[in-house]
Amino acid sequence: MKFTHDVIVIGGGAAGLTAAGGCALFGLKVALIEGNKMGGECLNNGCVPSKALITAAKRAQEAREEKRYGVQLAAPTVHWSGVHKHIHDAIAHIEPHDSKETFEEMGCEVILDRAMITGRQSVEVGGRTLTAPRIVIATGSEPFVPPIEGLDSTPYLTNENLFDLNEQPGHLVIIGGGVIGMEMAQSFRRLGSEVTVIEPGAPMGRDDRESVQVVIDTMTDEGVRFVKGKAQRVSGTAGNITVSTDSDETITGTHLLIAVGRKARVSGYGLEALDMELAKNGIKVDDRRRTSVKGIYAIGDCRDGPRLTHVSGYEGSNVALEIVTGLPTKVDWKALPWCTYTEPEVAQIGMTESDARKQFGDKITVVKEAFADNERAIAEDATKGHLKVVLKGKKVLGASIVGKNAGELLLPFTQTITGKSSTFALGSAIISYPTRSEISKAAAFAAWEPTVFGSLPKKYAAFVAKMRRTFN
Ligand SMILES: Cc1cc2nc3c(=O)[nH]c(=O)nc-3n(C[C@H](O)[C@H](O)[C@H](O)COP(=O)(O)OP(=O)(O)OC[C@H]3O[C@@H](n4cnc5c(N)ncnc54)[C@H](O)[C@@H]3O)c2cc1C
Ligand SMILES: NC(=O)c1ccc[n+]([C@@H]2O[C@H](COP(=O)([O-])OP(=O)(O)OC[C@H]3O[C@@H](n4cnc5c(N)ncnc54)[C@H](O)[C@@H]3O)[C@@H](O)[C@H]2O)c1
Repeated sequence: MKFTHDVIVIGGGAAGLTAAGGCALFGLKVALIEGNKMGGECLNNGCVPSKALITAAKRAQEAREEKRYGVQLAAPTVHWSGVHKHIHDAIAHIEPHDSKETFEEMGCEVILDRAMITGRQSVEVGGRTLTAPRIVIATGSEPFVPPIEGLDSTPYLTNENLFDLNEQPGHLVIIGGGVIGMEMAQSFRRLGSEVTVIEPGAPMGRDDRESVQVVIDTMTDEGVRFVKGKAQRVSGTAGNITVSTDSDETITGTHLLIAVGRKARVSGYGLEALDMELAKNGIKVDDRRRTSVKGIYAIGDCRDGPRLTHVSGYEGSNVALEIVTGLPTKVDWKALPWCTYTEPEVAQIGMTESDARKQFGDKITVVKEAFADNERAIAEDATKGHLKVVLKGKKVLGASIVGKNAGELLLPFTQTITGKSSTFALGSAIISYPTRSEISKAAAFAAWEPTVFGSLPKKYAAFVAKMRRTFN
């Protein structure tokens, strides 16, 4: 069969861009198809706008704090139009990284239209039929909107329209205390909105409980209200919305944000006719990201599994490498990092303490170091939080960090979990003083302390000392 391309990639988000760019840079003939905006969720409705909003909120919070270090700032005045502009300036600034032109320069044929998969090796787009021996599906996900009574007749926001708001909510009610709920709750509160978060379980349920508690306490102190319960019924009109929970609470606010998770995009573009197997929330794939249909891969948010930009990028480059070389590449999640950009941040890599206990019981140990003992943190008066390292013997299974810039401190643990470094190497590394990253050295050293200062080294030191006294 004569193919029009070597690879067809559907979706121009983090996953599709990485896969398409990777294949094109190796000289393959690549068609990259995007039906909406290049850059996908992360650039347009996700990471970039949310982190830009968080930055504006941090500035307001800092100014709101009373005199610190003998320096008094003027109380903040928030202009929503300026916050909105900062969010959209950040998107515009990053847009060229993901643009049609950039990917054409890399060698992709970029087609801005909706794709329809019409066969194992064929895709219809813009009136053309493209064919290739490999197809990569990277169609992403969309906000899951739960079947809450009254929601279809009540105005609500999701991450798809939140960043386009022309006015600042007076009282933002958020259904869902997951990652989006928590990041947005703190930000809007800091910008001056009243905020209520409705969550039936533990906020940020995938993270270490002890670490998340530090954030919940901070947000509660800042005035975010947490309501335990499941949203059951909503009603109202723009500016006056009421939510009732199964815990008999009724909350009335001006705006409603739905943040209860994601739904993989798996319908309306031909998967049904291909009889492609689906999992609970997304396309079913194996470790190599192969779907049940020969020659077709699925990567990023559209398949069942973790949904993060760096995960999409990782899968995109793995699949590109597999297509380019013809050799298998498998995903490996044992050193998967993630971070929630609240203040303080909560960063996790590998196993949490509770995951590790479930798997290894009392064979694990946990070393905990507090930022209260870190001299940079003390000098900066930013001592909130801690680092927990979960170990089996001297091997790191995971690390949880809560504190200022926690996400920046994960890298050494990537190296130790993957075996490229060790707790011994980390514990004996030279680290600039004073830095917050000294905390990872302190934890690694603490793991070795009982061995280093144990009875055998002491006996050896005594022997050396005795020899010196005898023969000097
Ligand atoms: C508010 C929010 C904040 C987030 N913050 C972070 C963060 O800080 N860090 C982090 O790691 N992750 C974050 N995420 C998650 C991250 O945004 C996603 O995991 C990531 O963007 C997924 O990338 P993707 O390429 O798999 O999918 P997407 O980015 O969704 O891309 C899929 C693309 O496919 C296109 N498409 C779909 N169907 C078709 C079709 N038939 N034809 C043509 N094109 C099609 C879509 O238009 C879309 O552009 C956040 C998410 C949200 C919602
Ligand atoms: N910093 C980051 O990396 C970052 C930031 C934002 C989003 N994301 C990604 O975006 C995705 C979606 O985030 P999310 O916050 O929407 O989902 P989530 O899965 O993190 O949290 C959803 C929460 O909603 C709650 N919930 C479900 N039904 C409810 C109901 N009826 N009433 C009240 N609460 C209810 C759940 O208990 C859960 O805690 C995640 O996959 C995440 O990986 C990542």
